[in-house]
Amino acid sequence: MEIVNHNASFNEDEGYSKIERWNPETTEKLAYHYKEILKLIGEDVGREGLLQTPVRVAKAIQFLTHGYNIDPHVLVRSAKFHEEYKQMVLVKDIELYSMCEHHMIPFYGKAHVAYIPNGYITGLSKVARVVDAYARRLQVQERLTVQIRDCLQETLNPLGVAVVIEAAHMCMQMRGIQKQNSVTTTSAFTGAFLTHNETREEFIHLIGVKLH
Ligand SMILES: Nc1nc2c(ncn2[C@@H]2O[C@H](COP(=O)(O)OP(=O)(O)OP(=O)(O)O)[C@@H](O)[C@H]2O)c(=O)[nH]1
Ligand SMILES: [Zn+2]
Repeated sequence: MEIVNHNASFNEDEGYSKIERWNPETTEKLAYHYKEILKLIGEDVGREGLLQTPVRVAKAIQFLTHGYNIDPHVLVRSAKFHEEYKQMVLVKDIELYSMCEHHMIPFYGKAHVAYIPNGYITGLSKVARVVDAYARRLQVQERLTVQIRDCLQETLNPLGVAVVIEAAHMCMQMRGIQKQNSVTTTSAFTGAFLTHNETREEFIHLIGVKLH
């Protein structure tokens, strides 16, 4: 079959391209293994509907984990601007899709990210791109939360960063304990969000999440 490669060499500066990203060699190797998996679960890999499935899944998994090819620090620094604004900047309800590293099953929800600039701001879309860059990897929600916080703290050196993630884990919904309505909330703070209760309360009030 013909494999069209939209973006064979991943470029960190363009790491946030919307194009579905996969490379031909990896696709071929993954497809081989997915075909074996289909056989192991008892499927007929020769039937019409499944003929292209190993290749499709191989491409899909590369998209779902393309965050490994993005350096979020580079992303933020690519749109870092000097600005004297010193109030909270909040980007809330950033939808996220990730996969738990234990079962490789999706978890999905929302991230709320705030920071208080200290001479520098970043492009608002970069905040959402940082969330995506870390979410599109095998993750646990706790590490995802802390990585987003640390990236913004390290690149912008703001007076504080706050991250809250609310997510539903399909490994708890579809299998295992099968709790369809459970939502997990995680949070991570630095600077003024840790030292000033009022600042943290303002953030929590603005995002409308119950943390306590
Ligand atoms: N802390 C944390 N745990 C997670 C996350 N995603 C999945 N898990 C949990 O990872 C744990 C793995 O536990 P194991 O006992 O090794 O796996 P398991 O036998 O499949 O567990 P069950 O899901 O309880 O059936 C489970 O309790 C999952 O609910 C996450 O983002 N953070
Ligand atoms: Zn899981």
